[in-house]
Amino acid sequence: MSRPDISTPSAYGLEELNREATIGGQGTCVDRAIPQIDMSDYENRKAEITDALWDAATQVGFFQVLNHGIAEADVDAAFSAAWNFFDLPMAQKEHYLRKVGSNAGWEYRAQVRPSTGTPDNKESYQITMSGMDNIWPDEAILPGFQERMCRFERQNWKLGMKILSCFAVRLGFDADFFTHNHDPASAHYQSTLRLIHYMSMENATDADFEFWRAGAHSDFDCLTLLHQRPGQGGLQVCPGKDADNPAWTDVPPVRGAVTCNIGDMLMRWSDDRLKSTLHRVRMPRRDEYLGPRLSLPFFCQANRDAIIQGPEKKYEPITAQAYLDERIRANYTPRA
Ligand SMILES: O=C(O)CCC(=O)C(=O)O
Ligand SMILES: [Fe+2]
Repeated sequence: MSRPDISTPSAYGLEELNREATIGGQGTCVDRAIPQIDMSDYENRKAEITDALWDAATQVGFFQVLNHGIAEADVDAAFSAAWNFFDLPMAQKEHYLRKVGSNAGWEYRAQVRPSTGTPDNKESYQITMSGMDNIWPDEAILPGFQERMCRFERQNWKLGMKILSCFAVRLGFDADFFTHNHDPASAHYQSTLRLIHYMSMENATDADFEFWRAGAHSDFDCLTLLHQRPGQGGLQVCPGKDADNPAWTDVPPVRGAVTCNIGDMLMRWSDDRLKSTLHRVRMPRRDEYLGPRLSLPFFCQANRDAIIQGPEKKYEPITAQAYLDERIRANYTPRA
């Protein structure tokens, strides 16, 4: 893999991308506590949950939720269906290729992060309900896959909307403000469930270990819900408030926990009160588990026609479509 010149970070139109272009190095590592928030009895405990979420999101920008309502059996089933997909022959997966400019379909080592200028060592399949024509594997190829993924997508959406409702109230919006702006019944719906397979490093060369499974970035969305497998670590985060001088913290997968982070869309929408989190997936060390790593993030991305502007109007209004298009372009067009 060659490294394109990434010495011109100011080339991007969005401030978020210019920041991202400067954080591709190894940096330093530091232990930090990861806030854990109990979501049980949500309706009755909403005020208490809101306080905990607000503290975590304004001070750190990432946290784990427990008792979140998605059954472990459904998480396990989604991981095993994801593996069945990645196990298909390459020629079969090519039928489901991501179309240019779209956030749906399969890509293989195609995502080049502005921070690193090199492709992430992964393949992924993105499920964005409004863009799935002709890119679902059919029943004969992967029985039950579509149904399983639609169910998991909706479970994640529900959890995402519960968390976003807490933020909405604190920001001074109606409780269902973000639910309306992520309405799955709309043709403009663009939230995305992503299945990711980071390749096994068992037979890799020393040079391969110099790259990233996922280069440092912040997410494009409002909120990300990330499912990980115990034993398949590598995620590292840097709290939003420390982004100018990144020091990275390992987030080991915890069974039953969903790791959440604030994305740049919500940072804008909150006039920067809620902090988006830089994160990355490092290569395993030689003495760690070297096999394949799967993860399942769900990205709460506001509907294309949503207008993103905070109560204090700190940023010019921008539609969620224009915002996402710019981020997708920056991630899939390698710079010369
Ligand atoms: O795989 C992971 O643990 C993180 C993935 C991620 O950050 C992303 O796809 O945006
Ligand atoms: Fe991410």
